[in-house]
Amino acid sequence: MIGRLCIDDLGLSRGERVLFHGLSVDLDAGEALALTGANGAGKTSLLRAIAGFIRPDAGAVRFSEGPGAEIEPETARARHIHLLGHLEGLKGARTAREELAFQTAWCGRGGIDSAVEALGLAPLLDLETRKLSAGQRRRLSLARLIAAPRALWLLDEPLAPLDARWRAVATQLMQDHLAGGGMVIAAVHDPLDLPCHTLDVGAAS
Ligand SMILES: Nc1ncnc2c1ncn2[C@@H]1O[C@H](COP(=O)(O)OP(=O)(O)OP(=O)(O)O)[C@@H](O)[C@H]1O
Repeated sequence: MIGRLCIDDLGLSRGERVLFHGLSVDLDAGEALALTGANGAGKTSLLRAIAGFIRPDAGAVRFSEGPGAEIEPETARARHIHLLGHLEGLKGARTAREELAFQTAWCGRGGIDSAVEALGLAPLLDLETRKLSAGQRRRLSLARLIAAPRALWLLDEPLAPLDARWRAVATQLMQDHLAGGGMVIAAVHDPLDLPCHTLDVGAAS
């Protein structure tokens, strides 16, 4: 399990544009980090770089279980990270039930029932995901975090399409995850209602 994440002197470009350079931050088990910055600052790109989908120009992202116990980045990314992007990657023709079963099988064994209950998905399970509203889709995506536990949650605007009730539920799920020694990094435009560090991605440009 990842117990510490170190982002060390990271530089990232997209196309011709340098998004940021010299970005360093550490995160320990039980801690959350909110990524802030204007549209286009590079928050999504940073999440994708941590997840290993974008190669940085400079610097490194390192994962460890604790002091002196580094985890290979490939192992960390394959087994210990969830990336929840705002496009969500749901197959429109699958039902919510099929999608949840597919995603949890792909991530390893998990507890689908508790996820269905936590995100109020029971009435939606037999609907194709293309028929779900934006908020319902987001709840289905968040369910994967509960159904297949992983230490580091990388969340891109996780609360954006949710109403007040489900924002509170999702915030509580993040707090529970942190209390259990997990870590959360979330790109946000509105402050998270939980104790967290903040990194202004635009300030490193
Ligand atoms: N595949 C790509 N090729 C070239 N440029 C890209 C690519 N993906 C993103 N960009 C550019 O990188 C910059 C940062 O985008 P990113 O999505 O990381 O920003 P963001 O901070 O998450 O923005 P927002 O708040 O609007 O979601 C933008 O200018 C965007 O156009």
